[in-house]
Amino acid sequence: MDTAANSGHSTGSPLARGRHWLSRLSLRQVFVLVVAVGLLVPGVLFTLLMLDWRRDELTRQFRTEQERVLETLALGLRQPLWDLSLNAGQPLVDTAMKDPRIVSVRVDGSFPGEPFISIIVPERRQGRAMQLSRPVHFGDQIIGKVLIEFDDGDLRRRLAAQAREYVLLIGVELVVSLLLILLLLDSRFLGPLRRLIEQAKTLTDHEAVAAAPWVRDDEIGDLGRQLEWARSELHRLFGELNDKNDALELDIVERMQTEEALRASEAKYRELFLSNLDGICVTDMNGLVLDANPALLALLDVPAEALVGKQLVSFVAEAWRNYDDHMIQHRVLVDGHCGEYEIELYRPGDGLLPVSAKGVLMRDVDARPIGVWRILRDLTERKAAALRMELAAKVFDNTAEAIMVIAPDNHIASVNRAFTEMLGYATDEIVGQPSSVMRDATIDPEVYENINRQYINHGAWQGEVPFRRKSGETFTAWAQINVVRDVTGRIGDVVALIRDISDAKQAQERILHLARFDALTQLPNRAYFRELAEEAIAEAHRHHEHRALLFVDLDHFKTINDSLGHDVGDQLLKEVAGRLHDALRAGDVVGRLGGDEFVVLLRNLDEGEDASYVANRMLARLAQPFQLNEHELVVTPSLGISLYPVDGEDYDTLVRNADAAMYHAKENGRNTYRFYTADMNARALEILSVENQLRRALERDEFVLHYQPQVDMGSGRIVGVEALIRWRHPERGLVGPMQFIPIAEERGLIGAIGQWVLREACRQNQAWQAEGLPPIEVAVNLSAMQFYGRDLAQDITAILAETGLAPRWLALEVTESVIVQDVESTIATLAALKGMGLKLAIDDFGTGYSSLSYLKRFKVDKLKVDRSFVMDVPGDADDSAITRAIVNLARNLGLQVIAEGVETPEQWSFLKNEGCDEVQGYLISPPLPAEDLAKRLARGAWRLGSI
Ligand SMILES: Nc1nc2c(ncn2[C@@H]2O[C@H](COP(=O)(O)O[C@H]3[C@@H](O)[C@H](n4cnc5c(=O)[nH]c(N)nc54)O[C@@H]3COP(=O)(O)O)[C@@H](O)[C@H]2O)c(=O)[nH]1
Repeated sequence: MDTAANSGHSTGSPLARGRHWLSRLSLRQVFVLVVAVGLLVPGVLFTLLMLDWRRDELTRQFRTEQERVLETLALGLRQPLWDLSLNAGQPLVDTAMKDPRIVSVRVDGSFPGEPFISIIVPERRQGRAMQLSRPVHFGDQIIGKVLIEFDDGDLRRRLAAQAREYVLLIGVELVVSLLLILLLLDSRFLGPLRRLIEQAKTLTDHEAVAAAPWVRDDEIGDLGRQLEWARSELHRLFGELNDKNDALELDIVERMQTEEALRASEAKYRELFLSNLDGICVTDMNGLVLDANPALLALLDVPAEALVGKQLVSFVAEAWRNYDDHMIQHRVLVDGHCGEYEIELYRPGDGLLPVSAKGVLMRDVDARPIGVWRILRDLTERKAAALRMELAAKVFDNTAEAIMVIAPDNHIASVNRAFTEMLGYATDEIVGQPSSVMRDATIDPEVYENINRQYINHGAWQGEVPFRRKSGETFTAWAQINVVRDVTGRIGDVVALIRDISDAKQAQERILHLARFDALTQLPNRAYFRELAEEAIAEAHRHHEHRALLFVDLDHFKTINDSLGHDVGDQLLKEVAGRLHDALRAGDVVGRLGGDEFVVLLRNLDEGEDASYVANRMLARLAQPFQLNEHELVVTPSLGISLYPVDGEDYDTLVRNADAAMYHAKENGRNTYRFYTADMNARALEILSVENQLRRALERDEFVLHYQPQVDMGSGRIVGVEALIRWRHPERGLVGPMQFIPIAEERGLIGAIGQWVLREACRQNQAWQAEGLPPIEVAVNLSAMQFYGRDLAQDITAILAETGLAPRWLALEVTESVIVQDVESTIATLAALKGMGLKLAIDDFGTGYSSLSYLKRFKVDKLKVDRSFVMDVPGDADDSAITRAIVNLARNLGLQVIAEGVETPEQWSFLKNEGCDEVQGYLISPPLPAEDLAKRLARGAWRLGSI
């Protein structure tokens, strides 16, 4: 708009533009402009008039001076011109030329031709030139003429200087006048005007203070006073207005707050109505439903239109309608409300719904009844909960587990029947008692306090608790304790489920015992012994002590087990376990690894060698015969000893090394002990390797029998041979029986090998006979395992039948140590074998177990004097005496006697003299392969003459 207006003005007439320009000037600018114009116009006019006057005056003065110069020359030149004296005229003219306004002077005579004098200075022409001339009279005669050319440049300059002076004068006057006028204007008019403006501005300013009073009596002073009056009036009015405004604002705010509170309250109640979990409806005084909340619609499972506008009574079950009506009519309408009462609502399509009902009378502002609030709460869940509570109470009372509720003050709040039965208290005896009443007084109270801390800190705890019954009897219970907290997390009751686990504990202990102890011997089993041993090793490690681990294996136990049955074997193991245990000091432990293997851990050894005392004690204890039912058994052990820490620092190493040492003991004749040495493991590995190879040797037919002749000392005839096994090892060549028979015995392989030997010996003997060689006995060595193992008689019968050898050509050699293992059983076996017609010999006779008392009962044919006695006869008196005694014994018992290991003629002679029947030894022949032996046989009688 302004822009348009401005542009309109700028494009209007100059007058309009001027007016507009003027309208935009301030009052001061207008005053300045008016005063300036008012002073300038007369000043300019005055200056122009003055200049005009001065020009006329100066021009006039210039003409006068021209006339005078011209006159002066015309007069001065009369004579010279008359005289034509240039010298006289020239100075006059030169003098005139000194006036700078004269450009030229020309003096003409009355004679023709050249001027009498002519002087011209052209450069003096700067303005307008004026030429004046005058005739020169000499008397009345004109004798010449003077012509002067004047320049008005000087006149003009003087006029211009005069004009500048006027302009300057007027300018100064104008400025001074303006300043004076402005000063006056400002002090008398503009200043007060500004004050009036400032005063006017304060009219609407409520905070403004009263202006200084106007002292002048002119119009401005009046205006100022009027303005001050108006200001104070306005101020007063504004004050009143503000007060009213404030009051109004307060009123509006209060009203808005009230309205807001009303709206919030209404929304709240509406929200309460809508979100209430209870069903709520509003009915008029006739029971017509005016409004219903979603909970009620959900309760009845109907849409709003099915309920609103309908009689609420139509949803009340028939049976409850009168009652409901009674409550509304006689309670709600009379008292204004009623307490909760139960009715049943009809739920379309879904039967009846138990609800609690409540009614509140609604009134209008004049307290006139206008309707009834109905509040209906679903009781389905509450009834179910009540049912559950009832059930829980029954469970609580009838459950087999004892339950105790402890109140926060640590007193027993309630117990169930099982509890009273378990603890022996009647309910009223125990309820109210402190929970500590059931503590076992022998238990450190800290145990119970710790349990209390556990369940309080963690909310629950379960575990074993020692309790005391009313009778004083203590028992172990399994308690599951749970802390019940209220919603704030505060500890409420503590519920404890208590189960008497005394029986289970005993069972557990039994199970633990079974898990730890060998059922047969009641010694720690392999696993538990390891535990104990590892503890003992750790303890030794801590205290820098020694320990010894003994590996005990019974010699030939398998034989006993197989021959006499497992019952006897079991009894023997029990007895052995007892004896081993008795041989130990307190703190030492013996365990059973399995079978006939026992391990012993010795503590508190001053030095490793101390273990040998225990080993010897064990050997001595076990050396005593065992009387098991009708059997008297002799069992020897082989013991291996490893020492902590020198032979191993952990249990497995110690056991492995003791085992290796035990094998070494077996290899060294059994019934002894060996300390572990580093090379034993290599030996153990070798044994393992031999065992594996032995298993394959039978399949690969790697065994062979050599036969050593047995010569009758009287005739020199070979009357028999001893079959001695060799192993044609694919790598080691021919391996002697001592290299593998003990291992075969130990590892249970001797049965199969022995069978093979028996069969092969019988077959070969039968073959020799079939070749027509003189018939001889073949003697076969029997191991204990063969002797006590399977039915030996039956096996031999089968072999004899198979090979066709007559029983009388087969002799069996059994060592003393074998037959004394179980005397009764041996007697029976020997009798059976004897009955078959076989020959029987006791090998190695005299080496230790000579049970002379039983010898008569043994049905043997021959005693074989051990090589250890023979080798030193006749030189050694003792051996000679023993040999002699054995020969005599045999003779007295009616038995034959054969001496083995005869290597020298002296031995031969001694034995011959003593009456020995037969001999066997390198003197006659080493064991020979079957074909070599056949050749010997073929050669007939032994040539004794050379001996
Ligand atoms: N259960 C089985 N045991 C067997 C069987 N074959 C052999 N053996 C037993 O092995 C032991 C060693 O036998 P071997 O190395 O064959 O030694 C026998 C003879 O070679 C040796 N002998 C014989 N005469 C002499 C002699 O003059 N000097 C001397 N230094 N040694 C000699 O004696 C061994 C025979 O002894 P024995 O049996 O006591 O008569 C040996 O104990 C065999 O019993 C087998 O098949 N089953």
